[in-house]
Amino acid sequence: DGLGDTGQAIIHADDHPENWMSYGRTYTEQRYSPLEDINKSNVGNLKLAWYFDLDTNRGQEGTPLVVDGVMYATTNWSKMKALDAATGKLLWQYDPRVPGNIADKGCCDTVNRGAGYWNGKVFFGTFDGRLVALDAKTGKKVWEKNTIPKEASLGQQRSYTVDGAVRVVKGLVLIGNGGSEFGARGFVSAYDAETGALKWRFYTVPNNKNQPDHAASDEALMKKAYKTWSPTGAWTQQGGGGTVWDSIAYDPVADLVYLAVGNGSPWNYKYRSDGIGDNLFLGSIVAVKPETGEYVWHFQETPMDQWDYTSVQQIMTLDMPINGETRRVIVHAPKNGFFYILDAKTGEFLSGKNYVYQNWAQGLDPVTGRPIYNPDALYTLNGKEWYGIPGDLGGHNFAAMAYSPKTGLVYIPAQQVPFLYKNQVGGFKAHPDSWNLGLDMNKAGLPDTPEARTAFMKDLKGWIVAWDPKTQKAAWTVDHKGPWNGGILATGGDLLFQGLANGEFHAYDATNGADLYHFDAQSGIIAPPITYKAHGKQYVAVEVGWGGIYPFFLGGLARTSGWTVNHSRVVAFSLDGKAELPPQNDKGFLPVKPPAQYDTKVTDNGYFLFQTYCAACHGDNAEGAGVLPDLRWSGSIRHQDAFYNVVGRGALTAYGMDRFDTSMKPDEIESIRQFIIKRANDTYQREVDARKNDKGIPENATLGIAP
Ligand SMILES: O=C(O)c1cc(C(=O)O)c2c(n1)C(=O)C(=O)c1cc(C(=O)O)[nH]c1-2
Ligand SMILES: [Ca+2]
Repeated sequence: DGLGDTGQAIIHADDHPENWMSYGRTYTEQRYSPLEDINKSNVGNLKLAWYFDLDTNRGQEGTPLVVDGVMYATTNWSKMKALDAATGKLLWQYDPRVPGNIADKGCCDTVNRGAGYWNGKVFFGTFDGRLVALDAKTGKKVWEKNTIPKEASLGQQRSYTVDGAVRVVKGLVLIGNGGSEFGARGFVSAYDAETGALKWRFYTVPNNKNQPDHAASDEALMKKAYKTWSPTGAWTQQGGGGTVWDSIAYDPVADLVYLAVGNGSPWNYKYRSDGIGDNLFLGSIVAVKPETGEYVWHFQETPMDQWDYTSVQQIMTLDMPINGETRRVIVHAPKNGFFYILDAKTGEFLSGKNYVYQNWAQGLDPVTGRPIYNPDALYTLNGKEWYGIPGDLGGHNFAAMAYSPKTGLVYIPAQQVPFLYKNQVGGFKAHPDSWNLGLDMNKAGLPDTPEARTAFMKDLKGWIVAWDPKTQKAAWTVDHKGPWNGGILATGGDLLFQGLANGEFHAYDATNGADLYHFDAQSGIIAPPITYKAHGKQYVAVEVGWGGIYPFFLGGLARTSGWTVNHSRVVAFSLDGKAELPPQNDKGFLPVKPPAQYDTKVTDNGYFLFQTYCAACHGDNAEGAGVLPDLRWSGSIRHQDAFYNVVGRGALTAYGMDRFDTSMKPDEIESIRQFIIKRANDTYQREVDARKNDKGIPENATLGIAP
């Protein structure tokens, strides 16, 4: 059937449960392992077996693979580490040398979600758009391809980055990309695993002139998709979006590949498409044939997207009884907050129900599954502000969900992070080198008043929902301190494992959510755990490392689960582990008294420019969240020249800080410095007071929240 030895091994993973050979373990992406040596009765004795410190203290989102006792972990900055899965000893490593100045060409930290394995080779994408194939034994490069063709980037106009995990199906390596916040036209490419030859490419949104791209998508785009877009909207310049930056899945039963398609570019539907049409294939699952990329069916979850409601979240397949017969279904929990059940072969909508609180739709049409919009939510059409729940980070983001066939429950790392949507004033205007959403960036952040902060913090939530797809209801939930927790692993030992934003790694009872174990991993965890065996012993492992878009963009507000200082590493647990983490400095970036003077005439413009160019990485309103340096306490804000050398001339490009002299004039960059000095003065005493406790670590309660 063309699946090859590795494909068969991935499908029949239960025959060799010591391995974890594909992103979601099997093609079903259920993240369920039958291993049960570690189980409900003994998990309380779990111990750290080993740890491996990473050389990138930024967000770690990778799912490591384990094949024949070797762990292949990708890390931030697209690096690959091959470790002895029993000891954590480094066997080899590969650094593709991604240039530092492109960190700001992607929206959400220079993360990487994982590798693919096929026939003795490992494959992974790099943030600058390459696909690399390495010999799994030696780490030597076999081939490398640039996955972003010239015509897709239109010179500098569009921005593509790759951080998703690759999947390998029938000897083809599948890879997508990100960039819809900047201007991108999404596509997925399939490369021959042996030779690196491009086999097919599928664009997810139309060609702006409705011309053929000589790609697998031509017919579907020209016949079905183009007519769902206005021919004159801003998408014709900004690409339209639809990036497939996270999930691509294959179902061997339906023999289809599913592409999980993202949000529109620009976000603003009125500007993007003149407020006309559903804009296919945004916010959709598109099914294609694995060998050719030929279109088979699509299901659109969010027509007229204007909320960054990507449907890129993990696509899972399973067998489920429906009206007395067993059906092969896709279950999906995209950002928009609804849990969808679709027929895996035909895409038929079977049912949908919201798995989190949401305020943008009155529900789904029971026959078509189309959302019934709350008219107030259509802010680009009605011109009003909209406080959306879910917001742009979704009811569920990249943190993978899991399914246990023993309990029949889907475990979703759910969250609530509202977002205030408002149209860009005066029509769509693109800023080079920044997010281009068609939104008012003065409103994309939060005013620093106790009332606003308190109200918003109350709305920030994170939890596990154990979702019963048979009843489309939550069976139970486990509340966390805040959003942005890690993905979930389910095991035959009736356990769930999850790392949390507060740096704790937990084991829960898969039947009722009882908390059975936790370990202090010292830094926030956003990655999903895996389990495997080495020399006959079961291990559970996870990448530790705080980052991704939540702390980058929300800054100080992202301290919802408490203070975390990033120390990135891979940690592995066993029942007889004997390792111990070294003590770490938990204090992080300490407040330093800022210069007393600043020019109040330019700080408003400085705020606008900061929110436009800087906030996405350095935090809303110039407050850091423990990943990148907190600019308020930075030495470089003390002198105009020093600041310009970094921001204008690129003194720190090697560390991921691009130069901005092509997008801003020197006096604009100086107004940003004045604004940061103002913010440092406004918040200095508050931050000092927050540390007046035994540990000297900031407490939530004193971070500008009303008493
Ligand atoms: O539209 C896109 O192209 C795109 C790309 C990415 C990405 O590549 O990581 C994210 C998003 N969107 C996004 O909307 C989002 O919430 C998000 C979170 C993260 C992350 O890794 O923390 N990436 C992305
Ligand atoms: Ca997006």
